[in-house]
Amino acid sequence: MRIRFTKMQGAGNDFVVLDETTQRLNLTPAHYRFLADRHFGVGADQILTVRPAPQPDVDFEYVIHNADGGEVEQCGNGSRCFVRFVREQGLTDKTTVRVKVHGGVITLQEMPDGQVTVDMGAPVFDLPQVPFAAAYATAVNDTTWQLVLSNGDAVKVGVVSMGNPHAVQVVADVDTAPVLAQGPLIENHAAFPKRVNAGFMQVLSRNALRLRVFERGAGETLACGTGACAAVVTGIRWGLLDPCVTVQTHGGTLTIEWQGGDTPVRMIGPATTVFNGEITIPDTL
Ligand SMILES: N[C@H](CCC[C@H](N)C(=O)O)C(=O)O
Repeated sequence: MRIRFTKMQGAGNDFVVLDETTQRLNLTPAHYRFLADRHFGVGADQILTVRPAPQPDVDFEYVIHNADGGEVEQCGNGSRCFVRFVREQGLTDKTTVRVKVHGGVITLQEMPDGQVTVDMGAPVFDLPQVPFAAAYATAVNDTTWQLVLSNGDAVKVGVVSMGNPHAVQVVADVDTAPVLAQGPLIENHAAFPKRVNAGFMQVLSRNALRLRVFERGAGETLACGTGACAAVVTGIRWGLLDPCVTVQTHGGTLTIEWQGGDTPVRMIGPATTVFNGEITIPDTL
């Protein structure tokens, strides 16, 4: 099967974007894994698919698959690339688009300076909706849980869904934090029946933090948009951060704003088209 794609990145989190607005490609998890493969395919953290609006109050549907081939509920950096893609491809001339994702509806706006603002919706702390199985953890207080990892480490995390699940901890220095050791152990911890994205944040001030994320289904990425939202929300709940925070990641800087409660989290950041291409997906995957 020969397919066309666009390679994009948002703060270094990289994507293969597919246009299914006129026809479905009917790809399988193996196909998504091939496209994400950095040696045999194109290479990406996630595969983003654009589909026609499934309901009258949105402009498009946005489908996300991780590099491991699994479909997921939300992708923050990908959403900024989504609006850049649909405008560059002439699929809309709107600068603000509403998009149906598995995790809900999000609103994306391309700004005159090229940055993209995303209304990510409100964070969800209701544990069954994350989902989080509290029986496999110990409550430290009403916003903090202790997880014991299979290597014996005990970590204190905030648990939140941005449409997708996140476990966030504070570390003294992200450069020396055990991201690659603890990341997969947290990702696959029994407390998270759908696995989880593991965030490691270093608080620099009440308005700035550094962040590394070991992503569910992708491993450590250069940036994670929903992870940045989860880290800021967690830091605000823990009394460490003010409502507007600059999040520094290895791949770039995001601005996250949250006024608390059921208010939406607002993310501002870059989106870049790297190249357009074609690739043949082997029939024998
Ligand atoms: N790995 C995530 C999906 C991609 C999220 C990330 N790339 C972002 O920018 O939010 C998950 O399994 O929930």
